[in-house]
Amino acid sequence: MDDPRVIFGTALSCEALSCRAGGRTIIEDLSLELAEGERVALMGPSGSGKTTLLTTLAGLLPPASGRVLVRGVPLDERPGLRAGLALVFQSYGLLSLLTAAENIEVTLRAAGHRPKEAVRAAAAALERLRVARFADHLVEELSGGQQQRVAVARALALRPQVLLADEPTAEQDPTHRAAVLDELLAVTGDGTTLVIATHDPEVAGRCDRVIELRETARR
Ligand SMILES: Nc1ncnc2c1ncn2[C@@H]1O[C@H](COP(=O)(O)OP(=O)(O)OP(=O)(O)O)[C@@H](O)[C@H]1O
Repeated sequence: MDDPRVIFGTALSCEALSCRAGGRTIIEDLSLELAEGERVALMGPSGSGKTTLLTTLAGLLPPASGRVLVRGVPLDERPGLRAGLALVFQSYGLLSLLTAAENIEVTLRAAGHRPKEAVRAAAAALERLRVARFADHLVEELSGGQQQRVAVARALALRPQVLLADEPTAEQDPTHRAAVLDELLAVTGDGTTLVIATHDPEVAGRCDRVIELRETARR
């Protein structure tokens, strides 16, 4: 008989991670294991280091000490592993003079997608995030909430193994907040690991686990 258990391996982990910014230690000696398909809420007061941690886990900010591992392989030894990680930036990180669709298409092209496939995937992602009607609008013409949904759509279109999202519902009205959250949570069904930094207890309530960062005495 088949074993009915589903075994989830570790998708992303960090060991004895410390992060510094502005000459101060923000994260100190943090070890974590995030399983495939797991939904994790990252909480903590403003300034506790959520953005710093997500940026480090995404491989965009080198740790002061310790290391980040993708499926057990240190990221600093194989930087190509970053391709499996996507980050939704708190400030969106969109190119304001490109259209919503172009923002996603250029990201997908840079990740190696063929042009037609990039166009198709960008349109599908914008549809899922309810911003399809703004596909041909310049990002600078969109509201903050619309821009945030384009940023989420871009990350989803990459179909990453690990999706790190920094307060991805902060600018959304209740209807769109639910839609964004549903789309983010849905990716875990395919084994994608989801980490959401949030101040919203309802968002955290839909995750499997909450990791709480505390402000510690800083050097
Ligand atoms: N580039 C930087 N230079 C100086 N200080 C920084 C820098 N980046 C972050 N910090 C500081 O690090 C601390 C953690 O910031 P971070 O943005 O990671 O917190 P956060 O938990 O995401 O906050 P919020 O909930 O307000 O988004 C803050 O005190 C912040 O001022």
